[in-house]
Formats: sequence, C-alpha cells, structure tokens
Amino acid sequence: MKRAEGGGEQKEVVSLETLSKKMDDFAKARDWEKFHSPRNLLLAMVGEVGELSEIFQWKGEVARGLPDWKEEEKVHLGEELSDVLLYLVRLSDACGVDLGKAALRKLELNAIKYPVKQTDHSSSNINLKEEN
Ligand SMILES: Nc1ccn([C@H]2C[C@H](O)[C@@H](COP(=O)(O)OP(=O)(O)OP(=O)(O)O)O2)c(=O)n1
Repeated sequence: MKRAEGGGEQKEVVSLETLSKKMDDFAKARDWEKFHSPRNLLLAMVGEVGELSEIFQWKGEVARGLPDWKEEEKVHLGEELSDVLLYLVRLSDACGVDLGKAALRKLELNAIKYPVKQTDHSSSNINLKEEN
C-alpha cells in the first residue's frame, strides 16, 4: 500500500483499487458473488445511506469537523460512511464502471459547468444567481 508524506507524518493512501480488490476477496471467500448483483448492491448501498442519515437525524445542523461529537459517535460515523463507500465501489465494479476515472471526468465536467469567475461564493445556491 502506498504511503504519502504529510507534515512529517506518514499517511496511508487507500486507493479505490485496493477497496475493490478487498471487497472482491471478501465476496469470493464467502461465495457471496451471486448476491452481489448490481440491483442488490444498489439497494444495500441505499440502506447504508439510511443508516448514515440516522446518525444525523434530529441533531439539527452540526459544525464542520463535528467538534461536539463523542469519539464513539465519530467511529460509528466512519463505519457507516465506509459501508456506503464499499458498496459504491462494489456496485461500480458490478456495472463495469471505472469509478476513479468516471469521478475525475465528472470533476472536469463540473468545472466547465461552474466556472470559477461566475461562481458567487456569498450565495449558498448558485442557481438563484442565474434566475435573478
Ligand atoms: N451480502 C453482504 C453483506 C455485507 N457485506 C459487507 C459490506 C458492508 O461494508 C457490510 C454491511 O454489513 P451489514 O449488512 O451487517 O450492515 P452493518 O455493518 O451496517 O450492520 P447493521 O445493519 O447491523 O448495523 O458488510 C457485503 O459485502 N455483502
């Protein structure tokens, strides 16, 4: 696994390929590939998005970085975020989509659609600007 320098500290870099391979190994070892169809994976991912949403439910708006959250709440959050990511990676594989490549292309498309000079950073909804 690759490691990157980060302010003197070594930080582990986890690639989508690594997650994809580990999910593949996990499914093969259990003979669960038959369950990992695109539709099943999509539904499983949406279920995990629901579990992720539950963590934020009724809390009101929370500050970036979650400074007021207990450590155990952050650990739980990491688990649910991971479930969503793992199913998304697996779903992309099951659909024959190179997720990393597709995401980089989408970022480029986003930058063309929303050029820096036309973006009003004082507005939370850039579409409002276009309508006014
Ligand atoms: N058929 C399955 C079942 C599980 N997993 C993997 C992917 C997810 O990362 C995690 C999901 O496991 P659970 O369905 O047990 O969900 P939770 O971990 O969220 O448990 P719970 O729903 O009890 O909170 O396990 C998988 O790849 N294929």
